[in-house]
Amino acid sequence: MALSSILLHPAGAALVTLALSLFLYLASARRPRITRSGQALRKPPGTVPILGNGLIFLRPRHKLFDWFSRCEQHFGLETFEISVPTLPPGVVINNPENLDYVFKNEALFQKGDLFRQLSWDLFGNGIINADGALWKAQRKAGLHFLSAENLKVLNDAALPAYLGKSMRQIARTAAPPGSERDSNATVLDLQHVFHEITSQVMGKLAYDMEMHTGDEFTAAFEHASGCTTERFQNPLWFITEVFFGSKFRQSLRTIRSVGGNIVESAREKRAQTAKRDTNTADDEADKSGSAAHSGDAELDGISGSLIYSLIDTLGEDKKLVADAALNYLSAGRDTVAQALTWTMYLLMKHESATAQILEEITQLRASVATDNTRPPAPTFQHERLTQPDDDEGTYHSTAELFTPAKVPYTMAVFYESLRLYPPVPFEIKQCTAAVTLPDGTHLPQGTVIFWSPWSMNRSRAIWGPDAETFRPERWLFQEEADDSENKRLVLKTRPAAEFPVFNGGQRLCLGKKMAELMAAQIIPSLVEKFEFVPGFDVHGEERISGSSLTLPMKDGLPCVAVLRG
Ligand code: HEM
Repeated sequence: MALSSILLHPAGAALVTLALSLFLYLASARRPRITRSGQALRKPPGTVPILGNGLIFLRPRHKLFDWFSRCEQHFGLETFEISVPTLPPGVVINNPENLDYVFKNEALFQKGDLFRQLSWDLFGNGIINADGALWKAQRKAGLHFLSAENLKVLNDAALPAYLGKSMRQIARTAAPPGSERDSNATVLDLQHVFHEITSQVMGKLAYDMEMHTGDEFTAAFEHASGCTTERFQNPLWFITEVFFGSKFRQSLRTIRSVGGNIVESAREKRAQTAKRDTNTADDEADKSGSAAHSGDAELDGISGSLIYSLIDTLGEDKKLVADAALNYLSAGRDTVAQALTWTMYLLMKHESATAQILEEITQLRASVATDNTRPPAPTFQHERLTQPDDDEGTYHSTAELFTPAKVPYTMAVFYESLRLYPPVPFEIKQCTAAVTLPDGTHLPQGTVIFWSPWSMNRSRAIWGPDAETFRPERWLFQEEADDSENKRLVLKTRPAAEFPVFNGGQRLCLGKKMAELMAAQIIPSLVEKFEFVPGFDVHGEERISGSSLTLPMKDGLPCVAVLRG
């Protein structure tokens, strides 16, 4: 009988899994053990002999997160051991002291062979997968791409342009005030809207190319990301993919081909620019085409800066440059779109928070209007929103107005959403040498360390008894202003090891600032202009995440946009 027919039969598949697990179990019996005070670590309730926690890992992803949370409730901050057939021995850490130690000892805790092996087909040698010199080089190129000057152009030109475009599209189908229950009202998917904005921003700034959420490449990338995640959950992935992985393989081919094209096209544009520059040495800013107005010129001036920087740093290896470039899509485009989606979801569930954002905007606009030293910021106009794409000026005012420091309440909402729905919900590192954690847990070389921002962010031991409640105020405090008459709201920061949403240590997320700028501009702009009426039962079951390395909302975020009166 062919192996495929054995695996397709449930009893056959179970038998093969059992045989493989038994083999691995016996092979692992002689390995050095994970201990604390000379004793084996506790294991989660429901751990079974040989298969360990393997069956739990086969559950849908959102159920796996819940399981991590339940384990955290059971063990508190105690480090515990988990085992999954085919994976090296592993521990789960929830204690911020341990995580701080991991963040501060990059050389001891690396991505490692396990992570690299499972995500190799998607990430190759890109920054998410790389350790050592290759990682350092890509980080340097990324720092250049995310420089203060580039972020200013992102804030002042790119975001107003792409957000403006999306807002006009929403406005065209938005219902007039009071008509949201009309059965003809157009239902839109806000996740799609955010993904479109971040695709365009990243496409232009990072790669100097048009990128849209509905294109073939994006669909391929999403599929491949889902399949890569499943590898982390399914110990038999290398067998099942032989039979069921044809779409995955096709997606990877599409991704590689687009990656190659990005590099090729960047090289060609550079060559053309160099030629043009020698002919007309006077126009340094006009690198990739004509610019109609100053915002466009600024944008054109930095577009493609990631890919150019990667080519400069990594040299001629086209595959390596393409891998490095595409890692930024998962890191930068998807995370931000998802974070904004969960934020709007929580705002739909908590109307009082939406009202407070509106109040913050009103006060901000009033303070600008009474400040005689500066011209009043123009307000949005409905007529402009519903006109065709003439984005000149309409949104530029918000770029200056809606910055993280000026909208602390909005940022608190964003941070509270990141806490409850971290876009990277699950992390893995592997020990390069035997090591003892601050809580005394001894880990042999090769041990896998798991931590789940999802469960740590919901830990009562870290966040108090209301850890599972949406409460943006936990992020705010009143700071005395210079004249001591006024107090202003300021956002609290938390140590990375307590709030590991952006990772920490030397591998702290490079795009944190970019994400914050985007949130500070996008959330108030949308909330000020539209009311979003949920196209789902807000009091019903919680929305869940789809299968991915990050945290997309399954089936998107359906809603009806209503113009505010
Ligand atoms: C809300 C949005 C974001 C969140 C929650 C987030 C979170 C994270 C996390 C958890 C990591 C560590 C992942 C790992 O262990 O491999 C990471 C790494 C990284 N992020 Fe972000 N990120 C966000 C936005 C961005 C943006 C906008 C960019 C850039 C365009 C970006 C670029 C990167 C890069 C390059 C790394 C790898 C850093 C390194 O390994 O040295 N991220 N991010």
